[in-house]
Amino acid sequence: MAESTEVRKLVYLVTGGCGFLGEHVVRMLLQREPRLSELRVFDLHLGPWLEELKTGPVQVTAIQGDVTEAHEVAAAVAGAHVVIHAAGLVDVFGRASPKTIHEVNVQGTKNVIEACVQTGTRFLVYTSSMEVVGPNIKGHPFYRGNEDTPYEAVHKHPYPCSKAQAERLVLEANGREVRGGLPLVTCALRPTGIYGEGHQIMRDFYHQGLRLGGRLFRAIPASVEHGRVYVGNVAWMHVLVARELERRAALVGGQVYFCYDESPYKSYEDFNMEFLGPCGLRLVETRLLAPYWLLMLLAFLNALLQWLLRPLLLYAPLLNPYTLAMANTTFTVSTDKAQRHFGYEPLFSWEDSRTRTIRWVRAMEGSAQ
Ligand SMILES: NC(=O)c1ccc[n+]([C@@H]2O[C@H](COP(=O)([O-])OP(=O)(O)OC[C@H]3O[C@@H](n4cnc5c(N)ncnc54)[C@H](O)[C@@H]3O)[C@@H](O)[C@H]2O)c1
Ligand SMILES: CC(C)CCC[C@@H](C)[C@H]1CC[C@H]2[C@@H]3[C@H](O)C=C4C[C@@H](O)CC[C@]4(C)[C@H]3CC[C@]12C
Repeated sequence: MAESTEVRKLVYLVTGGCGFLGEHVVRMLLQREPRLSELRVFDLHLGPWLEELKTGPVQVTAIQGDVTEAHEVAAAVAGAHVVIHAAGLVDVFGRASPKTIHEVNVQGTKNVIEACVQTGTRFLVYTSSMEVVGPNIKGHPFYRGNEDTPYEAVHKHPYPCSKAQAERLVLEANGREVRGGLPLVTCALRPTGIYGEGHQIMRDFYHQGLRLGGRLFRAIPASVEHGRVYVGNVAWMHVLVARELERRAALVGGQVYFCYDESPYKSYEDFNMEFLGPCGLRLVETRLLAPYWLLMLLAFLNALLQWLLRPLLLYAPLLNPYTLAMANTTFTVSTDKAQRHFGYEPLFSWEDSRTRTIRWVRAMEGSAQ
């Protein structure tokens, strides 16, 4: 818990605070931000776990609200010193319409920026995504690149398009005058694929493996590297950069940072097996059974079925042409920008991150062990 010697005077707002990443940010702030007096957790759907946080020294205020509603956002932001904007519609499976994705991710972010300007909140951290950069639609590899690596960022899919637009809005807002006359200081963090306790897609793969008799079938060549980062370290980066936005405004304001830690470079599936393997699943090599052209065909078939069935039901499997392209394109980062700019070091080693994630998978109902 936070040291009690520091004066508690800061009010933080976390949008999307009940999501996978948001919950970790909320818990991390309570543990590691000693100057916190009030923590506002804003989300469309509030989690029951918030109740247990209300007994500590920090006032935890749960706000059920929608980022697309400007007045709700303004009311939540008023009086906050720092906003961590992690709310977003994370959808690469075609569950939501492009319009809804745009409304939540772009209009929602505009609302957050305008609320900061109108109410006088000076510090804004935006949870962006690696997808603002890539993989691009041409499938170009991004091999251990950093924030300055040239890459042709071309987006078509609604989700990366929305994240790219929202990130640009946040960065352009850096320096805008907020109520009271002081400048707004903003930055954006770009996680790669986040994993850890609460990761829904890991849960889906685990249950799929159980249904298939403890097996998962390799679909992607092991040579394709996919960047992953532990949720606790992503949360820690948010807490640290939020703290440093005031002290190092000139350096950090208007900047983007990839989120990174010591997680190894591996293919998406091999990486998942780091956790699912010790929980009783095995990855079966199927290069002969499932060549890439077949996967592509299945992915397009899924997309066609989704379109045909849309009037009747929502068909949104994990495999579609976009997710296949993502999984099949090398995208990994290698950078120390966050360390140089605001002293970030991962809080959790790879061993810790792995152990914590395995413990969480094991605790899931119906463990294969
Ligand atoms: N999961 C990843 O691998 C990953 C990687 C890079 C970036 N991100 C970004 O991190 C952020 C959090 O992602 P996550 O994985 O925790 O997703 P998540 O879906 O678990 O969390 C998002 C939260 O936002 C809330 N939300 C959605 N629409 C809202 C609205 N209209 N108003 C208020 N709240 C709303 C949801 O209820 C949810 O609690 C997102 O902005 C996402 O783009 C995620
Ligand atoms: C070919 C199939 C068998 C495997 C499909 C895997 C697929 C569902 C995975 C692969 C890569 C994953 C994305 C990646 O980790 C990064 C992000 C960025 C983030 O902003 C949102 C989540 C997302 C898109 C992951 C979603 C699941 C993906 C596509």
